[in-house]
Amino acid sequence: MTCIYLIRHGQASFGKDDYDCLSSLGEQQAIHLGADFQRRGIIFDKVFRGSMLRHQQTAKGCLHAMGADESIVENTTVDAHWNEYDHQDILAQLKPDFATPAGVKQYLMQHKDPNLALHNVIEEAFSRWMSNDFSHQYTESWVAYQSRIELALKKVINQSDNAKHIAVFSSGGPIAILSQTLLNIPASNLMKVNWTLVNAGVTKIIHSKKGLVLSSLNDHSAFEGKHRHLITYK
Ligand SMILES: O=C(O)[C@@H](CO)OP(=O)(O)O
Repeated sequence: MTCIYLIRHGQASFGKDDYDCLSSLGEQQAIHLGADFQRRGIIFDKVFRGSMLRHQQTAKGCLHAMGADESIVENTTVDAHWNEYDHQDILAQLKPDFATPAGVKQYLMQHKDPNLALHNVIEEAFSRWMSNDFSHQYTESWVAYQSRIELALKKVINQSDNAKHIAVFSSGGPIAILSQTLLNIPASNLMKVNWTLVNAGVTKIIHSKKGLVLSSLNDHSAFEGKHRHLITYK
């Protein structure tokens, strides 16, 4: 039996020109999660991560804080199959002005409630992407993205080498899509899963002879109580 811990990256740089870099709160989340793993006696015998900077930074902070074995850290498998979709492209296909974070910001500022406006824009942009009606317009279609994430998990399983505890540092989309598939939730509800995922939250999949089971989703107990200030979604 293998436990695969899917770990969402710490808070990145939402609203900045380059989203793909942890904020200082994101760095704290990664360290706090690692310390919590250590407190609970969790030891990873294999590590995978996406190739995005936010995945790398989260893995580094977390593994260091949990005192992970150097050889495990050095042998981390970097696999771009675990990367997030290109949210900027998905937004830009809805409205060309959304091709840059500044364009999105300008649009949101025209609304009384920018958070609600952002929620609505994301819902609309993602349902367009997931409808597959315009798949040729995107740098990666919804169908291609789904297959990539399924393949990412298959590769982890194939390369597990009898590991008991595997960490995978990735993003909200891959975690949501695998949870949605394993729970048989209709794809149309993917965003409902995605919206709830906290930064540095942990989702656990168990792989055994019986197949794959989702054991826990979006565990963020490390951030509850007096650490509540570390909970973020974006
Ligand atoms: O890029 C995004 O829009 C988010 C949403 O899930 O992904 P990430 O988890 O990488 O922040």
